[in-house]
Amino acid sequence: MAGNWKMNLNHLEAIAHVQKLAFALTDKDYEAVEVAVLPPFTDLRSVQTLVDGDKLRIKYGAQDLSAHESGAYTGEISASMLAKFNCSFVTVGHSERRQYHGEDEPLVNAKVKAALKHGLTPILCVGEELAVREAGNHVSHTLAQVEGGLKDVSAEDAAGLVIAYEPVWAIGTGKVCGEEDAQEVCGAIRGRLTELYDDGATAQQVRIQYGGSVKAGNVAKIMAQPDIDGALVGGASLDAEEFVKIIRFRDQ
Ligand SMILES: O=C[C@H](O)COP(=O)(O)O
Repeated sequence: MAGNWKMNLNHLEAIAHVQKLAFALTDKDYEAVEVAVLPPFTDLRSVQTLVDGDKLRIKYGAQDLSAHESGAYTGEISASMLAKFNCSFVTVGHSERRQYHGEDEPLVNAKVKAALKHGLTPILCVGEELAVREAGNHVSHTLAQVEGGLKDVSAEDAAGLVIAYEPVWAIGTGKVCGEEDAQEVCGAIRGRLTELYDDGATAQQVRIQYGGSVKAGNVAKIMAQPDIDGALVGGASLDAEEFVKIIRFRDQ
């Protein structure tokens, strides 16, 4: 269960928020579910200090990274910088990056490879806009994004990946994708991974998340789907109590 804070919570608010999560979560929670937060870059040092100092079992990561190693790329943050902060994860190709920052498949692919090179687990985000779904092309559109993002990524590297299926029309809109519709696409992603790596084991190891208006009230049905292994949670992850309920989806 990963909480993508997007551009919310400054570094002081981040500390308070992670403390609330840490206070609520128990060993039983961590044993059942891997929990991660994805704060803005400016919060990472604070989160790292808190996690290290209190030996918390919460993992953390970034929301984006540069495809470049280092150098004259003003405003960019490299994979090695994130690795130095002990980040575990980094989202790549989030629809908001694709939409507002013109990220295309080659760039997303380069970012996936940069993350892998530095030991970060990419959370590769894919998913269709409303018009694509209405035209009935949501599966092929999403699978093309998966293939583009994973171009020339080895089976060994792919096995450790997380892929987040996030239909764009369900993000931040309150319109959750029906669980069967989400399963249709997540199942197709698993199927395409099997074809790409010609090896059922890789496809089974990849963790597939659903994202888009996930809340405590709908997470259990989503998690009951066979090809959905977790959730990438935006707005609801900003409310610590709600995020804890999502993490405890089995109780909902
Ligand atoms: O990365 C998270 C997704 O964009 C979902 O956001 P949301 O839960 O606010 O709809």
